[in-house]
Amino acid sequence: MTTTKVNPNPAGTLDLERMESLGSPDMRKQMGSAPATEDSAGTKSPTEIAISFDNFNAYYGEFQAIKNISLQIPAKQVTGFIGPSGCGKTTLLRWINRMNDIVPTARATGQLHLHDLDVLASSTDVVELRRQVGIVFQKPNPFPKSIYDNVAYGARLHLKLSRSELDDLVEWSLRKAAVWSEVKDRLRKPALGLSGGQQQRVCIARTIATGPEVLLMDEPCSALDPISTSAIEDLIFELRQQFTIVIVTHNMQQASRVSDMTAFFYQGKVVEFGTTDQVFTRPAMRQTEDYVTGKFG
Ligand SMILES: Nc1ncnc2c1ncn2[C@@H]1O[C@H](COP(=O)(O)OP(=O)(O)OP(=O)(O)O)[C@@H](O)[C@H]1O
Repeated sequence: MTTTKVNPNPAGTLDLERMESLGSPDMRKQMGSAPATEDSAGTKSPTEIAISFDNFNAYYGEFQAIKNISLQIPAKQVTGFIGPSGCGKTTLLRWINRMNDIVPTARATGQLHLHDLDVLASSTDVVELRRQVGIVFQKPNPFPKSIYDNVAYGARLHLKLSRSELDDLVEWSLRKAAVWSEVKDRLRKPALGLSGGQQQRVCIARTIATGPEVLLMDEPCSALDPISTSAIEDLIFELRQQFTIVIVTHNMQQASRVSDMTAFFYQGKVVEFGTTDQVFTRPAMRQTEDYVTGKFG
């Protein structure tokens, strides 16, 4: 595939070369320090923070689902949210791109930033926020359209692309989502005719086609068989070079396989947050140890 310049974004230019080195163009400012990363020479450098919660609370009506969480999520890494059912993982995830706006009783207090963008501010452009922060759900949810039209959907809405630019973007996205070779000869066929695992990768392609910086994944493999799950896990591993990924999972093996950082939640609080290696092999808190070793949950 040739990487063609495209001029997709009314707010500016966006091209596949830049998407290749992405995040997104606008909202990049360091918010603070996070766990240092080490290069091959062993030199430590501070990690850029992409998403920052400070004294963050979330409610459904009177019920408080998230209790005073402060959490800094590093850029270009995979952060796993783990914890027993109902502890608030999905609620926190869905505040990152304000998906909870569609729940009439949902409200949040405290601070939530994507780089220097105040996510909760009423002035925040939610459509643009959701372009920057894409979400992949538990069950694959392709539109009842062709594979091509699924992936082109967001670009057609937001971007002014020529036909060949759109073709390039669709191919680029499907390649990134590791499903191109399986669908390239049936792009005009319905996405709903694909297997569940292929549908989920097409949904990931649809999400990355609009050039997000962050990918939120809410149990993206829970409806998939082991082979499809393995394909998605491999994909997450690849995508982390380019995207900040936050994944909710109930599968401890999956969390330990795909996540660089892990946050363990319990009853609306973050009990422990650290590198996945530390959380799984040397947890600081007894509750974490009990959960990751399967004693409860
Ligand atoms: N739309 C809603 N209205 C009212 N309460 C809600 C709503 N969504 C979630 N809750 C409640 O908020 C709490 C946190 O739910 P949430 O879905 O965030 O937990 P979770 O850790 O993701 O759970 P699971 O692992 O089962 O998906 C739960 O007590 C849940 O019942």
